[in-house]
Amino acid sequence: MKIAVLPGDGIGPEVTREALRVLDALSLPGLTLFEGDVGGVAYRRHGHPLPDETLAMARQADAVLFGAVGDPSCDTLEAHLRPEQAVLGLRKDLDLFANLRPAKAFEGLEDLSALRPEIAGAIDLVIVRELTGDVYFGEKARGQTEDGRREGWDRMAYAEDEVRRIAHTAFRAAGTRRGKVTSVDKANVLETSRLWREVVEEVAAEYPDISLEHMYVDNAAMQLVRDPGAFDVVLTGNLFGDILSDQASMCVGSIGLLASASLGERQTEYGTFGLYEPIHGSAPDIAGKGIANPMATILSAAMMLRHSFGREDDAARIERAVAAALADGLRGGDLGGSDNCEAIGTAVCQRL
Ligand SMILES: NC(=O)c1ccc[n+]([C@@H]2O[C@H](COP(=O)([O-])OP(=O)(O)OC[C@H]3O[C@@H](n4cnc5c(N)ncnc54)[C@H](O)[C@@H]3O)[C@@H](O)[C@H]2O)c1
Ligand SMILES: CC(C)[C@H](C(=O)O)[C@@H](O)C(=O)O
Ligand SMILES: [Mg+2]
Repeated sequence: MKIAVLPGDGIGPEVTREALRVLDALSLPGLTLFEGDVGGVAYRRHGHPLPDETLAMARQADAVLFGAVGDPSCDTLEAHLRPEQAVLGLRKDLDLFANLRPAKAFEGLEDLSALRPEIAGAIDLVIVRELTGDVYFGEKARGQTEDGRREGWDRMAYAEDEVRRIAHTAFRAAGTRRGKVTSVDKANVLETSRLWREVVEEVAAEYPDISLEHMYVDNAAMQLVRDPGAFDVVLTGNLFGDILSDQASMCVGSIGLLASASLGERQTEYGTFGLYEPIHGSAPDIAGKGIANPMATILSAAMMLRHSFGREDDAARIERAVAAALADGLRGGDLGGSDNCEAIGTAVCQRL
């Protein structure tokens, strides 16, 4: 079982280190780790945010554990050299079109949600976000209007097969959960969304036991804070899924808690190849202080064991240990506490 570990920038290396300590504490047989550079750190060392050797390492691995990329000192670089290109490039190159972002209430944490406790306590949803299309990967450019004003554009598009495969992911996920898919789009304005809706309807016909509702993204943003417990599987495109998942994290309690799995169709001898990362970024404002919450990355490692290595029991062990640490009052700065990154990692290891 080969894992490519790509810690990246800012708090990426800090949170990844704790996830690796947790994996180490499980003493899994046959685990081999390779470490590679991505992001701003890779740009400085190799002149590119996603060096060829890192990409080759990811391709040869059975799973990728990713920290975060992003560095304010790189914000003025040409677009293709920005650290963020590393994660976008990996997702595209490895065809990881299905991004699962579960958001579930933790017992004892309801008071720390941005929502009222009785509303927050009911959260149990998963955002199924399309990850390799949409406005993220459409043609983009800068230019000038005829009368000399600067202009920038990004083409938003989905082809039917891209919508179909992510819709299947969502309906299959709903089949293992509460049987409800909410497809989120902006079909009242966008042609891309009108095609999205059409194709989702076609796929839905193959899943008669799953209920489907469509919701405009602005309404979904509102419903997500009004009554998040009403959502089961949220199926949406790349851009809307990015935004709604950060929002969902604060409904649970903090962005430092939400994990993600990015999956494609490739099977290895152990499971589905995937990339696992917290939904948060490199958090430059707290980087280097050792105070980041590593739970999102630890929970991403649990998702890796589940999806890429078929080790459901070990995945559940990690998830229970994180929940137990929170129930016992462990709190990073993101949750108003003062437990540091390493202390949280240790607390999780002790509860495995
Ligand atoms: N997948 C990724 O690698 C990824 C994801 C999001 C943002 N980014 C990049 O990260 C950089 C910073 O972006 P941003 O500030 O908009 O988002 P961010 O998620 O990095 O941080 C947002 C806020 O949340 C806090 N935060 C985030 N994770 C935390 C954690 N684990 N523990 C405690 N607090 C945490 C940060 O301190 C900050 O105040 C940018 O360069 C952005 O492009 C990368
Ligand atoms: C860093 C950025 C490209 C990325 C995204 O927008 O997908 C991030 O925000 C995320 O949520 O993983
Ligand atoms: Mg994001």
